[in-house]
This record gives sequence, structure tokens and C-alpha cells, in this order.
Amino acid sequence: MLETVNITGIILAGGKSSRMGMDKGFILWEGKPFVNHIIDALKPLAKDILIVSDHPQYDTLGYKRIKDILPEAGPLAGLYSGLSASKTELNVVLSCDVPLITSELLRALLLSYNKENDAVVCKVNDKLMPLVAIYTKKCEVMCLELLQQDERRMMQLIKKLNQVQFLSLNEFEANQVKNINSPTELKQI
Ligand SMILES: Nc1nc2c(ncn2[C@@H]2O[C@H](COP(=O)(O)OP(=O)(O)OP(=O)(O)O)[C@@H](O)[C@H]2O)c(=O)[nH]1
Repeated sequence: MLETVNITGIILAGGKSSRMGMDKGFILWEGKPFVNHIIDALKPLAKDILIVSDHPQYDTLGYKRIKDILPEAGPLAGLYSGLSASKTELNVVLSCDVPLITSELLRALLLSYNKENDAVVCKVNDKLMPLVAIYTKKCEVMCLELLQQDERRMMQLIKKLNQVQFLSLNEFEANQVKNINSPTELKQI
């Protein structure tokens, strides 16, 4: 049985969105902004939802917005800011560009977690999806150590963690974690 009281949802919604040309979180899919699709998937599972972004437009959504501790330093820095603000051991972390995500997939992610794990990361064939993942609170310090070394690659965090579990997705599930980064990709969903 999953205890939602102990789970925080962290949505990374900073960055430049240069390929999309406007803030990805507010792009509409089926009449609803990407960020709201992600909130809706997290809502049944997470006690708190934190949106990590320096963009004040996210204040209109009624969830807590966390500012980047290191501005414009990429997703690893966004993750660090989110984990710093989180009060729970378990954190479901999502980028704001996966509007097809479902609660069912996130439930499967949470069910794959065991107490030994530092993180659980989705995997599509050989490709890791470090922004569709669970990170425990202890990852916060690892993010900080990397950032202090000027290291900003998410994959370096995965390498640094001791116990990472991977959840291999089938074709149906893989569709739900598709990153929509550009107008062309938006037209294809
Ligand atoms: N909080 C925060 N999130 C970020 C930051 N950079 C990227 N993100 C988020 O991380 C996810 C992946 O970002 P990318 O698609 O690699 O980068 P992007 O800047 O959003 O887009 P491009 O400019 O097109 O590469 C998205 O959800 C972004 O919103 C950042 O500096 N801070």
C-alpha cells in the first residue's frame, strides 16, 4: 500500500525551452497546459507538489513554486532545489515536458522502489529517463557535490548514486514518457 503522505511530487519547469520557443509547461495539449497534465498524474499519489522554476507564471497554479538555488544551471540544479525544499524521503521527479504521463505509470515506479534504493529511474530500451524518476532525499547532497564541481549532467548523478533501480518500460508505457520539446514533436502526439 502506497502512503501518499510520504511522497512529494517535484516538477522541473525552469530552463530555456529554446526548442519549443515558449515555456514548455504552458504549451497546450488537448486544451490543457503540459504542467497541468503532470500535476493531474501526480495528485493521487503525492502529498505535496512543488514546481521548481524561476518563472512567476507558475504561481497562478495554486501549488508551491520553488526558485532555483542556482539560476539557469539546468535540470540537476533544479532537482537539487526541489529536493532541498522537500520534506519527504520519497520524491517523484518529472520534467514539465511529459504531458502523456499517467498516475498508473507513476504508481508502477513507486512500487518498484525498495528501501535500499537511492533512486528509481525509468528506462526505455537502453535510454535512461532521469527526469521520470524517484529520488530519495539523500540525493540532495549528491546533487550539491556535483554542482560544486561544476558538473551539471544528470547522468553523472545516476553514476554517483549507490543503489539505483531501473524500471524498464514497455512500448505502451514508453509513449507516456515521451519528451515533447519542439512544435514538431507536439504535432506528432
Ligand atoms: N528548475 C529548473 N528546471 C530546468 C532547468 N533547466 C531545464 N529544466 C527543466 O528540465 C527539463 C529538461 O529540460 P531540457 O528540455 O533539457 O531543457 P530546456 O531548457 O527546458 O529546453 P531547451 O532549451 O529546448 O533545451 C524540463 O522540464 C525543463 O523545464 C533549470 O535551470 N531549472
